[in-house]
Amino acid sequence: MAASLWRKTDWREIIIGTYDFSRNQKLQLSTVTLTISQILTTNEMSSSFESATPHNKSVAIIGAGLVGCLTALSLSKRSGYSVTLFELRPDPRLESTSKSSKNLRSINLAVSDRGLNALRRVDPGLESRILEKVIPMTGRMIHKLSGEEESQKYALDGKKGINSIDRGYLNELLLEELDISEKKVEVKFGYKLEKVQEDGKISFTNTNTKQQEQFQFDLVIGADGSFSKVRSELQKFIRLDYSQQYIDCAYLELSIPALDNNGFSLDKNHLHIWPRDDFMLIALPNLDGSFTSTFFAPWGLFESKELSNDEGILKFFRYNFPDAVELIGEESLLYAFAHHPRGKLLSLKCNQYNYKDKILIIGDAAHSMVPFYGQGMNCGFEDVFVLTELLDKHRDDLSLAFEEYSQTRVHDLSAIVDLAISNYKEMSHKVNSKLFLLKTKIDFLLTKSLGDRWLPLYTMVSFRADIGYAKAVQISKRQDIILNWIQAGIVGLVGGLGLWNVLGRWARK
Ligand SMILES: NC(=O)C1=CN([C@@H]2O[C@H](COP(=O)(O)OP(=O)(O)OC[C@H]3O[C@@H](n4cnc5c(N)ncnc54)[C@H](OP(=O)(O)O)[C@@H]3O)[C@@H](O)[C@H]2O)C=CC1
Ligand SMILES: Nc1ccccc1C(=O)C[C@H](N)C(=O)O
Repeated sequence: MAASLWRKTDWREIIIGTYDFSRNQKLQLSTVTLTISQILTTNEMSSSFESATPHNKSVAIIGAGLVGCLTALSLSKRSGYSVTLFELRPDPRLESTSKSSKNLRSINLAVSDRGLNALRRVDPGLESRILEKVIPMTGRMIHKLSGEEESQKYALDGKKGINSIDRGYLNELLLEELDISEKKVEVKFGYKLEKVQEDGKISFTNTNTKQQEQFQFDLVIGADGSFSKVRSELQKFIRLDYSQQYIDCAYLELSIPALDNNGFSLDKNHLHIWPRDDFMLIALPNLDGSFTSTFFAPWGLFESKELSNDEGILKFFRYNFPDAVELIGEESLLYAFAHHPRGKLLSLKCNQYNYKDKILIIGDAAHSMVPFYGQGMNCGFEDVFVLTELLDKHRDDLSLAFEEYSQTRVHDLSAIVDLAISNYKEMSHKVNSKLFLLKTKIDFLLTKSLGDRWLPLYTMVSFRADIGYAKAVQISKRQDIILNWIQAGIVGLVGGLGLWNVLGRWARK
């Protein structure tokens, strides 16, 4: 145990206590409230205390997307790190940043427990500020071809939900947080990473001046998305295996406008799905009353003759999604087909994420997943959570923390990347099936009677941040064996009773 002194977030208070290294815990003995003159002296003390800590690191984070911003917030709140965030694009909050350099391929995000848990870990206030800007969705609303609607709840209580938010909007909120955070993070927009060297020297093209610029950092964190430059540089230093797969599905962003006075034209507390087996349409609510809608279909359908002209597109949509076409509007549907890009969907796994204590990849740079489980961002935020826990555990020994991160995180990341692919079949096809609904009902019934000893896979993934993705898959595989037996039993019983009935009627004839 070592005697130490540390400062609380409230800058007038100083806490005197000890640090129990074996339990990695601060033990508080007393709190002293300071006068102004004392503050001046302790400020000096505090800075010399910080600089005396062994970890005084300069960190470059590449990519100011969702994960890069949260990593920057998290590290800047630890003592001993000075953080600079580099981003290729211009500042999305500026008027001059045109819509075209923002994103026309944005599928709404669904923030769930893992994401919220990570936000809370960085700052409980941050979690509540973001929760004010989301719309909870408590289930899927299935829109059948007949026009019928069916609500399928995500949780047993019918209340627990995932939270819809626009990606660009959330990104801007996080950038704002960086601006107002106590220990300011320098954010450099318009910097395209070109090269990372083993010793932390990094080179950029400044996209405004077109000049090359070089910087030196102790640590480089790549949060630069699916096509990460940091990842390709990392491959020069370690034997990083990675595999990637483009799935045969493209997407197109559409929109359902708000009614007058920001009213919603569909139930706002559902994730709406028009499942049509090989293709589907979805819609997620926004605060202003609109819905961001996305059409997913195989590339072959997008490129088919059927969808090659306005007449074909209208015919296809009027047949498959008659109610949705009315809400989207035919004109804006045709505009989207003519002007919005088709998004590719990439699934990517790596087998390790760091080079010593020098380079780390995180978020989509380390694991890109297709969007169907709504876990891409949640998982990226969870990366930040896991990293923070390991930095605490190893008292900011970066080598130890990164090594453990690489060794342990890989299992969970591989599990969620696979789960995300399998959820496409569930959303586009299975939700229509009576057998699937029966299985979901049995799943919920078992939870009701067994409590925490039986948890549906969706619950574990979306609502239980304390259960790792790999563990959730492992548990659900075992539960599935039992579920399949019960389901087969029920189907057999219903079939048997039906047959009994038929035979009875035949005998009475
Ligand atoms: N809803 C959607 O459509 C999308 C959602 N997401 C969500 O966001 C989550 C988190 O993503 P995250 O890991 O933050 O990745 P992101 O792709 O969101 O962010 C990475 C950022 O790094 C920038 N970048 C790329 N290359 C360079 C470079 N050489 N130099 C400097 N900057 C660079 C990217 O710019 P640029 O974008 O120009 O490459 C982007 O702004 C995902 O898991 C997913 O859930 C991510 C992408 C799309
Ligand atoms: N945000 C998304 C974006 C695109 C596709 C799906 C989602 C989901 O969130 C799906 C949700 N988890 C579901 O299983 O119903």
